[in-house]
Amino acid sequence: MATMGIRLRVAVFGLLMVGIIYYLYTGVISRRIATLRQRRTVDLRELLALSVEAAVRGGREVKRIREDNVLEEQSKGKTKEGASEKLTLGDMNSHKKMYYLIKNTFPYLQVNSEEHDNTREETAVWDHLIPADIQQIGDGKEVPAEDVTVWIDPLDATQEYTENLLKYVTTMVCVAVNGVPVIGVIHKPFTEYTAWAIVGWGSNVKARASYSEKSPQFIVSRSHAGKVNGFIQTAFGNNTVVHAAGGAGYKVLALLDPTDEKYEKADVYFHITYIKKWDICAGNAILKALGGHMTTLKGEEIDYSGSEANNGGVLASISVDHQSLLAKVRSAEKQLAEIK
Ligand SMILES: Nc1ncnc2c1ncn2[C@@H]1O[C@H](COP(=O)(O)O)[C@@H](OP(=O)(O)O)[C@H]1O
Ligand SMILES: [Mg+2]
Ligand SMILES: [Mg+2]
Ligand SMILES: [Mg+2]
Repeated sequence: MATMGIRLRVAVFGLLMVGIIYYLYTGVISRRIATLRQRRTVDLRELLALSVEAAVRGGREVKRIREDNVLEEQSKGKTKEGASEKLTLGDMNSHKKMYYLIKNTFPYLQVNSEEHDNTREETAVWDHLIPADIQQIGDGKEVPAEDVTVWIDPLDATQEYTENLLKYVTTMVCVAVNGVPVIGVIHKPFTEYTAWAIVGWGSNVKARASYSEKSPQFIVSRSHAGKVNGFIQTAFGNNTVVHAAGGAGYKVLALLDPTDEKYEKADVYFHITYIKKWDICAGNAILKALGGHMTTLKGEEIDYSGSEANNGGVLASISVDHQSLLAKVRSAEKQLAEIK
């Protein structure tokens, strides 16, 4: 009798435990499902403020490393054209500050940086303060986090950085929603100037008062030019003025009216070799916000989701007829193909 009583108590206790475990387990699972179902959103105005902060903090590292002269220059390999792809401590330190500031604030966002490092920078924390000029654009707007891709260039114009041509150096952040560039930030660490824009909402940089539609001046790469000069002469005439400058961010600023220093006053940014999306996304967003255009040389819009590659070249303009520029590029391509 006594053993029966003990067995019964053990059985009842066992059943009770199974019940408790089942209850807890289903609770946890259902909460997990509920969290997954709940679509996370991010506020674009907050993302703009965070992007500016990231670009500024990265820029401080870029400046400090240059001033302390501790570049620790290395090569990441070669571009398709055989130029050395340089990497310095400025690129890496800036990457850590920028990438982890964004990742620590919004861990679930897709952030694609040119550089990579696995040591998480825990101290990179954002205070969520929105600067007054960004507050002025009005209320925020939520978008689903899964639609967002952030592109970071922790140091654009690394080649020029190593040559001490510091006016070309920028840090950049771009936010694309469903592949469309929406927020662009280009920061100049050595003049402490920041240009930002958010498409359909506002910007702190303007277009110039005038552009030369008749005989546009071009700005092109000084270190990854390829055969760009010959191409421009075929397409736009032998007397076309072509400025060579470093940095994709810098070349977009040279189409606009930035207030920090003198620029080349170019009308068109033209690039024919391979380039990556972190180089061009911020400039694309800023131009788009100001009514300009950035396309491939075939006139396609660039999709800022998926892979980092842009193989189609870059044609960027503002207040100049972009379609007529494209028509001249097409005709030059035909002529050059016939010569070959
Ligand atoms: N052919 C190419 N292959 C790879 N990257 C290129 C490239 N042409 C330009 N870029 C990158 O685009 C940016 C602007 O180049 P440029 O000054 O020649 O116009 C630079 O970015 P980083 O300095 O961030 O690497 C450069 O490395
Ligand atoms: Mg690089
Ligand atoms: Mg770059
Ligand atoms: Mg870079």
